[in-house]
Amino acid sequence: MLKETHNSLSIPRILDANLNRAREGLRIIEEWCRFGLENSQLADNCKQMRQEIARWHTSELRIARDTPNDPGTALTHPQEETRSSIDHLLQANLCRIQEALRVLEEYGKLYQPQMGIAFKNMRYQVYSLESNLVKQTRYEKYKKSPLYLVTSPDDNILSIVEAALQGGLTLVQYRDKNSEDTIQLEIAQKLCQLCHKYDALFIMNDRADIALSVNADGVHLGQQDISIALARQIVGPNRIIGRSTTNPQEMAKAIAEGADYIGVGPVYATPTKPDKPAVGLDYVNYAKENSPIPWVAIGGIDLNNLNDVISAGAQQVAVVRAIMKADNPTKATQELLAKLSLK
Ligand SMILES: Cc1ncc(COP(=O)(O)OP(=O)(O)O)c(N)n1
Ligand SMILES: Cc1nc(C(=O)O)sc1CCOP(=O)(O)O
Ligand SMILES: [Mg+2]
Repeated sequence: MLKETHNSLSIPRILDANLNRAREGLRIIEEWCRFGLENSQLADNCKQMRQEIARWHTSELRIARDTPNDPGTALTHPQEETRSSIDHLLQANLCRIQEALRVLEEYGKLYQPQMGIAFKNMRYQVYSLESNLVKQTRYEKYKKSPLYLVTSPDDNILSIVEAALQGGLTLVQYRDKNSEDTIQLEIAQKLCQLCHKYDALFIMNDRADIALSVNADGVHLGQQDISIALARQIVGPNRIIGRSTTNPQEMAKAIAEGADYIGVGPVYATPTKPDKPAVGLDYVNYAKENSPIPWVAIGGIDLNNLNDVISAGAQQVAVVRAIMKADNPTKATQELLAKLSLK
C-alpha cells in the first residue's frame, strides 16, 4: 500500500519547481538563439513561452516553496556537470524543458484543468522549437566552414579524415561511387561518428537513405541524382541538402527547389571527375554576384590556384585531392584554411 506522505502543498511545490525548471531551460535556449544563432524569431518564441510560464507562476505557487526541506536540491547527475559541445548543452536543456512541461501538464490538471491544456500546447511548441534549432545550428555551422573536404576511396580514409579534422576541418562529405551499399553504410557510420566527435558536419554524397540511416547532417545531390523534394521527404526538414550546379539556369532551379547550398564547378578540369568540363572563374564570379544561398566552389582547386578562386569571390571551397592525396593532410588542411581565412 502507498504511504500517504503528501500534504496540501505537495502539488503547488511540484508546480513551482517545474515552472522554474522550464523557465530556466528556456532562458538557456533563448540566449543561444539570440547570441549564437542571432535568430530573433527563435529567441522571441522562447521569450513568449517564458512569459506565459511567468503568468502561471502565481504567488500561491511561489509561497509553497520549501527549499531547505526539499530532498531533491542536493541530487545531481555527473552528466549535469559536463557539457561536451553546444549541441549537447542544447539537447540537455531541451530535454529538461520537455520533462518539466510534461510534469506541469500532468500535475497542472489536478490544480486547474486549463493548466494541463496550456502546458500540453507549450510542449508541442517546444518540439517545433527543437526542430528549428537543430536545423539552424547545423546551417550556421555549415556557413562558418570555409573548407569542405569531399573524400575519395582510400584504405586509410578514416585516418586521413581524422588528420584533416585535427587540422581544423569542419565539413566533410563521404563520396564513394563504387562500393557496395553495405560497405558505404559501414564507412558512412564511422565517418559520421568521427566528424561529430570533432564537432564537424558530415554530409553523404548521392544517398539520402544512407544519410538518414547514419544520422548525417545532410546529403549532396548532383543534377543526375534524386530530386530535392524527394530527398527532403527522406531526410526530413532538419538536414542540409546541397545541389551541384554548372550554370545560372541550374543555380536558379536548385534555389527554387529548396536547396540549402549549391556546388559551383568544376572550376578547373580535374582528374577526380574527368568527364565534367570546367566552368571557369566566370561562373564563380556569377555565383558571388547572384547566389542568395551559400555556395561552394569545387573542382581542381589546390593551394596553387586557391587565391584566384578567392579573388573571383569564393568564400568556401571544396577539395578532394588537395587533402586526400596530401603527404600530410593536417598540414594541407591548415594551409588551405590559412589562405581562406585571409579572404
Ligand atoms: C560540394 C559538392 N559539389 C559538387 C559535387 C558533385 O556532385 P554530383 O554532380 O552529383 O557528382 P558526384 O559527386 O556524385 O559524382 C559534390 N559531390 N560535392
Ligand atoms: C566531386 C566533384 N564534383 C565536382 C563538380 O564540379 O560538380 S568537381 C569534383 C571533384 C573535385 O575533385 P578535386 O578537388 O580533386 O579536383
Ligand atoms: Mg551525385
